[in-house]
Amino acid sequence: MASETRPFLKMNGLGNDFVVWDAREQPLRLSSDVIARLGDRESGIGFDQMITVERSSLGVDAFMRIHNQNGGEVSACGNATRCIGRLLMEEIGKDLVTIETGAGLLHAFDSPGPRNVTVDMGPPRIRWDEIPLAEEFADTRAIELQIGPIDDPVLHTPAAVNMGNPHAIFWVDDVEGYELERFGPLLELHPIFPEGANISLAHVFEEDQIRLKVWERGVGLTLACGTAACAVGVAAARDTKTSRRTTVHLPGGPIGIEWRESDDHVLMTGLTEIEFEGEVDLESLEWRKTGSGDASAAGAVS
Ligand SMILES: N[C@H](CCC[C@H](N)C(=O)O)C(=O)O
Repeated sequence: MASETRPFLKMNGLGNDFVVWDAREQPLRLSSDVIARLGDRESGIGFDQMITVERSSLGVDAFMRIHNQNGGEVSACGNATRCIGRLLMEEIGKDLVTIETGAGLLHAFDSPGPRNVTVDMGPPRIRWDEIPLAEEFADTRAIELQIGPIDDPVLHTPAAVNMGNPHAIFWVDDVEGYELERFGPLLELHPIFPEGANISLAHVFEEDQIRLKVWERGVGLTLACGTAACAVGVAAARDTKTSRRTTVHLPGGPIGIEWRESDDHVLMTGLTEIEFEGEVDLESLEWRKTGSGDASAAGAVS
């Protein structure tokens, strides 16, 4: 059978990187095993998430399907929503587009500065059964966790927020002071989180300035996590650690968060980048670059 070669875009939002397929004309369905092989940074293209842009059944600009590097499908990815929002705004020539996701309809709009995009991520969900948690907690600003081999008390009472996906946030005074790569996987799959959780270490280091490091569900450590930045901005404001407007500093760069008082929506602003264009043989999974991205385009201008 003739093998199928398929074009893709490699993008990132502050280093959180994606392979993006346009499946609006030609549907694409890959097994979780093939997705995981493509996501492998040694033997595949390598990515944190795989994003498939599909026609929206609701008639909005597009549907965005999200798979983590481990092949599991999830409902929300903030950094990817900014990247797809940028692609759609550039393609359609609008400065606001609507993207259907598993977590609902999200609006992406242009922000001052090149490649800077704002997404309205909708309202946070903060009730125990919306996170979800396996048992009832009256106050999700600090839930009690028994986590066996980890003896540091600060790692026992995280805040919990859902931004279309589950987040647990531990307040620390040094995000580099803990081996997140060691206890991230333990907590990601802790029984208190029946759907797993993205695990954050957060440090409010100045007024309305938060440093953040994330172990992502289904991936591991990433350079940035947009929904975690939203979740941390909400959790910090809920706990009166900050106002409703914060800058969240991730290893890959800053994300501006506003948890808007008027409608409870969370606005997230940050950069997007097209790294390169490529194509992959979906039989052999061999791939190659076929075109450049923003950096070389920028070079072309100067
Ligand atoms: N790992 C996340 C999905 C991607 C989130 C992240 N990349 C973002 O920008 O929000 C989860 O399993 O819920």
